[in-house]
Amino acid sequence: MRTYQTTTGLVPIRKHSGVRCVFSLVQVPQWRWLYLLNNKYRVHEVAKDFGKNSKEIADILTDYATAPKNHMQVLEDGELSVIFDYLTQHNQVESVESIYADVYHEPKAAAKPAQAAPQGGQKSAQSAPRPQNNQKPQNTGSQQQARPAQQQPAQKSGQTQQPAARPASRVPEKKIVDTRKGGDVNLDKYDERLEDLAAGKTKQMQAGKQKFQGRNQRKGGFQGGNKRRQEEQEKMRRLQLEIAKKTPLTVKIPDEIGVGELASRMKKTGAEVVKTLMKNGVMASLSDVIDFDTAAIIAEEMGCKVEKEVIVTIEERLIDTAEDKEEDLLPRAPVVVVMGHVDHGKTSLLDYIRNANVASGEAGGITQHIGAYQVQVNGQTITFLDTPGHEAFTAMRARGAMVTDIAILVVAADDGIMPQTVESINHAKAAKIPIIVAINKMDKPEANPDRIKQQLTEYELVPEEWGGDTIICPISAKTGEGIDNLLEMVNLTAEMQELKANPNRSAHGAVIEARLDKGRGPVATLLVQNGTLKQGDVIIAGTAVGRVRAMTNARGQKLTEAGPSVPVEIIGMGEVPGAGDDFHAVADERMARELVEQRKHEQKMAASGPVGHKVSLEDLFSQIKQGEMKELPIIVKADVQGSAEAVKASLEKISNDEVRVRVIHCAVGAINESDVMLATTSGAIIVGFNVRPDANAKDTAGRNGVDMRMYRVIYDAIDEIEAAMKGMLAPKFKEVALGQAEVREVYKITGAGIVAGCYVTEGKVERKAQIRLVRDGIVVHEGAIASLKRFKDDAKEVAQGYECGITIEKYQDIKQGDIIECFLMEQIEV
Ligand SMILES: Nc1nc2c(ncn2[C@@H]2O[C@H](COP(=O)(O)OP(=O)(O)OP(=O)(O)O)[C@@H](O)[C@H]2O)c(=O)[nH]1
Repeated sequence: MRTYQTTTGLVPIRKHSGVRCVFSLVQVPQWRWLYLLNNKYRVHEVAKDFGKNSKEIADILTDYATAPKNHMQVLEDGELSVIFDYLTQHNQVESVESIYADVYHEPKAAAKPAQAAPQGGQKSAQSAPRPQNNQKPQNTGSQQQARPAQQQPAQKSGQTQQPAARPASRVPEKKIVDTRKGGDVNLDKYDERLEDLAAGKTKQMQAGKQKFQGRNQRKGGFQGGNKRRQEEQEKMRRLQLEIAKKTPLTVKIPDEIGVGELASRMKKTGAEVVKTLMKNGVMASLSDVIDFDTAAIIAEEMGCKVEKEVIVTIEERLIDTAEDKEEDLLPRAPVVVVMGHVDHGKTSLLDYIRNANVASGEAGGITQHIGAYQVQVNGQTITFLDTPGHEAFTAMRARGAMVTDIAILVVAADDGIMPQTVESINHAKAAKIPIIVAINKMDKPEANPDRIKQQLTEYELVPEEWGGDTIICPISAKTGEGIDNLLEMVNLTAEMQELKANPNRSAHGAVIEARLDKGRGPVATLLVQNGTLKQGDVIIAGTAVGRVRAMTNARGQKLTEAGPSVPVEIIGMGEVPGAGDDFHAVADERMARELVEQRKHEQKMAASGPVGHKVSLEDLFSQIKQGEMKELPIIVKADVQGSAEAVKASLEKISNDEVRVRVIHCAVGAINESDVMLATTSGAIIVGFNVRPDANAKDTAGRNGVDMRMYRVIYDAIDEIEAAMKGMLAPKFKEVALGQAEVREVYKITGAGIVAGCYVTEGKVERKAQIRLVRDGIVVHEGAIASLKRFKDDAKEVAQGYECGITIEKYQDIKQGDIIECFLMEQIEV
């Protein structure tokens, strides 16, 4: 970089059209400076600025460049440089310092008039410095002589040193700007430009500074603050500890809690809790589970405040079980089931009602079986379950679904009360639903309704005309006679029941039927019991979840909504739900899937775990004591009607003040699955007198934990149940089944008597075991084996899949097809 020494010393170098021009800004007025910037510096202006006349400048140019045409000619950069160089060379100064002193003194003196006459003082401002400027090139020596006297005070005060350093720093730039002597240019604008140039860097610097300061401050602040904060925290901690010591700890206790868990919740050691438990007479170890009441006593004794922990399950969060307000309830159609003995006309009745009540023009009257349908009778709707029989009804009940409001008991007028009629009566009674009796086949000449009415009284169904409250309707499912009256009676009974539901809530109901359709996937018939099911609803049914993609009724009509008591067939479930499963429309599909997973897990656990029992003679007494049992339901099955009645009467007599024995079903024959189902839904015990359960009944009873007791002597049955009710039951022996064999041939051998040629169908037969001879589900003999042979050799035991010869001690009446059950009586440790 080149520097020029001017009359005013070294001045900043400005790049000007590629030529580095150096001149004194002090001597060149501001507006000239701008001229320069704008490239319009004329000869006469230069002359004026340097105190020369135009001729002198023109001469310089003529000598060193090209002769100017006139004084108005605009000078080029090169020409200006020549002029400046020339003038600089011919106006040399001896001491730069003296010039600095002059320069930095002058503005102060000059600034005052400039400030005093900010606007109109342009001329005076310009004229003020001019004499000085004019003097400089002309008489440098005299100026130099005169100056020291002026500059001395400034030098003494040391100010002279300052300007010398200034050119190297950025500060003079600002200073230069400040020394302008006014002018008619827009100075503010110019200031702005200069400041913009500097602003970026200045800002950076300032920001850096601030950051640095900030950091320092923070650092300092942190150090001081940290210590203080730590102290405060420590104080707070101590304070909290003291408060915690004084205020009792609140422990949340659920219905049941492990001793160890309780200890940790109370922030005590396990030993302390066990000790307190012992003091209160409870011997429990850390791994034992105690109930809420015990835990609460212990917790309070150990100085804790107890709160009951309410665990909200997914089910509770997902499923709205809120009770409906009375004002939200609207009447709903009754749901009717048709029951009765085989061939008494249940299906014929259902078909007749369905076909007779199809409104004209409705899809050609073609109905499809979806498990339930609705009919209109005198403007009232009735919903019929399309699967007749008490089996399906009880199976649904066993799964927890109680969907029916009324039972129609069909009894054929030409046949009378039959075993399944009795079962139906008892199943309906157990479900506590009103029974309407339909005496069918009245068109038949041999129809005898009075005989049936008579028989019904034996089952506590006394006809209205005889002073009872049972509605009896003679009908013919063939001719349709009396069916209108029957339906009217259904409506009447429904009216009495005041059946109501709230259609304005999410749907809840039961799965009536479900199957897998090849084309449509899982198809389910749902009966809405409360709320309204809408197309698109997310539903959860048992372990199945899905969205209702489409809904149709029994007439194949598409529906978008189904209110209370409306049966609909839906598609859209992820898997096939079980008949009898509850279904709920829910808002959160993700949570519904979570619940399904949980239910599946629970099912698995239940399947692998021990079978939970409903009611058994063993725990009968404890249940009575806990007040859980006010009534002991019993199902009696016997070999003959006489025995059944006798057992029933004897058992009902043993009721005491605390518990009443009620025989809910009493019939003849082997114990079947239907009996076990009824026992399951009613929490009943099955008493078999000289009868045995069939294979299905055994399985179902095992699965559902139904207690079945078999007796051969009535008094044994009475004694045992009486003892159980008094808590005196102490069974010393328990029957352990070994296996059973089927009698395939019977041989009469001289000397040995009757030999049963058997095939072992289950388990094994042991020589020392006891046996029970069962014929058509009835026990015909109980005793011991006299001999057991494999071919001609005696055998200790014969396993399943082998043949053997069995003789029974002191018993000869063995018949082909009999079953020999083999068992041992094991003593129970009391
Ligand atoms: N004469 C006459 N016959 C009838 C009447 N009702 C039903 N039947 C006949 O009785 C037989 C049995 O009728 P269903 O309707 O199948 O009886 P169900 O009770 O449904 O029989 P299951 O389905 O086997 O339990 C059929 O042959 C019917 O035609 C009736 O009112 N009069």
